[in-house]
Amino acid sequence: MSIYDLVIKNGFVCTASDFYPADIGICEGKITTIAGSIDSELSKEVIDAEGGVITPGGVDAHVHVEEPVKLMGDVIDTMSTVTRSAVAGGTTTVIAFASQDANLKGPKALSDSVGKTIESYEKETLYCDYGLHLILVKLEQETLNACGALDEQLCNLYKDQGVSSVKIFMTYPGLQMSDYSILNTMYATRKNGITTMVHAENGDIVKWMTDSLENQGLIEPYYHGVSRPTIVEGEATNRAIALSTMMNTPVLFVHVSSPEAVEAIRKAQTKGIKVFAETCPQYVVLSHEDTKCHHGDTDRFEGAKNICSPPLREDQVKECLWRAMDNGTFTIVSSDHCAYLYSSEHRGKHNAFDQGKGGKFRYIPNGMPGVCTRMPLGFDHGYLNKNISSLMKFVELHCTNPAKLYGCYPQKGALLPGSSDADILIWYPNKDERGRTKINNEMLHHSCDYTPYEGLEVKNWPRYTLVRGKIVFKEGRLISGHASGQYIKRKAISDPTDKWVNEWRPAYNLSK
Ligand SMILES: NC(=O)NCCC(=O)O
Ligand SMILES: [Zn+2]
Repeated sequence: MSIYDLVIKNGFVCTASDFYPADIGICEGKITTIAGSIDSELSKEVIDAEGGVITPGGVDAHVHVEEPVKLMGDVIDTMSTVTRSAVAGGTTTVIAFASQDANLKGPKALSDSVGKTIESYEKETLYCDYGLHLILVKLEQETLNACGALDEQLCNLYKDQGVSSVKIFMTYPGLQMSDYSILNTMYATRKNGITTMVHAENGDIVKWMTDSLENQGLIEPYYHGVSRPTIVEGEATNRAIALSTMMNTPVLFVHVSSPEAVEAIRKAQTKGIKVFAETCPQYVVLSHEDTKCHHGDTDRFEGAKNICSPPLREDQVKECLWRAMDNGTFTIVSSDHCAYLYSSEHRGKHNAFDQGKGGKFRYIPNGMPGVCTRMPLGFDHGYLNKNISSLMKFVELHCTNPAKLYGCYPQKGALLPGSSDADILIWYPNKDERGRTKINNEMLHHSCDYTPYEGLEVKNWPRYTLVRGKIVFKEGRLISGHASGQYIKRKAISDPTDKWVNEWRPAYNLSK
């Protein structure tokens, strides 16, 4: 008699806290047993892990797909292609973004914005589960009353759609929030226990630097990075920490790449302030040199492929970021997958040439693909190259912490019998030549026409990816018939707070 649908045998189970040899039993999409040995006879199907490591599936908490409100151009991936690419690289949950539809008004405006997005994704073939953050584009009014409206909108958003995080921007024309609006947002998020994700760059400095560089004729992709020195991120991070400290509400800094920002975050965390931080593989694997044109004079725009904000940094910065990953300053590693076509003359990165824009760096859509490469790069450049001190730390940063931070643990990001979905990766055995992989764009299964990591070799790659007990990727091949991704509602990680005077007594706050 079978009591399991699937048993994985002969592997080494690695979670955020443990590493040990064990078999895993799966039934109806859940992990039901982890034991020293499970009898194969008890299962309909058996996978032999051959001594390979078994980890939870990756949770990528920062992914952009085509959105009704465009950030800077047409992001090329749909939820279908982004989840397809995710599982091909070992990620089994993505948290993407739904944009606020600024035309909708009233208490259900945000909930309805997200509801419409989910409805459209339900029609697509999804390879793994997904959640949504909300991008807050514009508060209805820049007045104190605006936070009253936002409070109710967020309350409905969480109740109806299980969205427990919103993202705001301190830069980008049209999205940059004033400090007043940030306070309004944080006042509303704290009341609902919602986490505020902050893109921290000082948009005014960026504008001043961009205007000045343009005046000198310095318009090529490389100067995008010059327009955003690390202090740009440091200043905004310090300011947002001050605002969130005052509001006593959790804040998460997305795609952190600057030593000044790392220092501010570390200092705040040491004081016990609820500050979390994310970095991304591109900031530790690539560098600002990759934004120069690759092929000499034949294509002076090619560096545009690697334009993102914050920008890629100098080599010395990478050391600081690896250390912050390993010492706990960074809570999570996400991809910030945001893919624009390169070779199309009129779309994607070449939008920068539309309507006489002349290819100036200020018009290059920001972002690069990375959802498929995040896990293998973390395993190889992080763990195997000893930049991350243990495999457990790799799991914590790439799987468990993102699930905890965004309220979907232990369903996701863990291997807990009775609680966790059977979202599982089986890696090739250590030093097995079959795992050695030279990255090329075709194997990534996204819609983008390039990868920043073309030709880069990694020493391991997920051999099997399972989503809720079904194999969706095996030894380099997708198994599309098993694609059945679903929307997941998430929980808030902090309690709603609505205290007044005591929270804001400066002497009390400063002495902390
Ligand atoms: N990071 C980036 O350059 N593009 C994606 C949008 C964002 O997260 O800011
Ligand atoms: Zn951002």
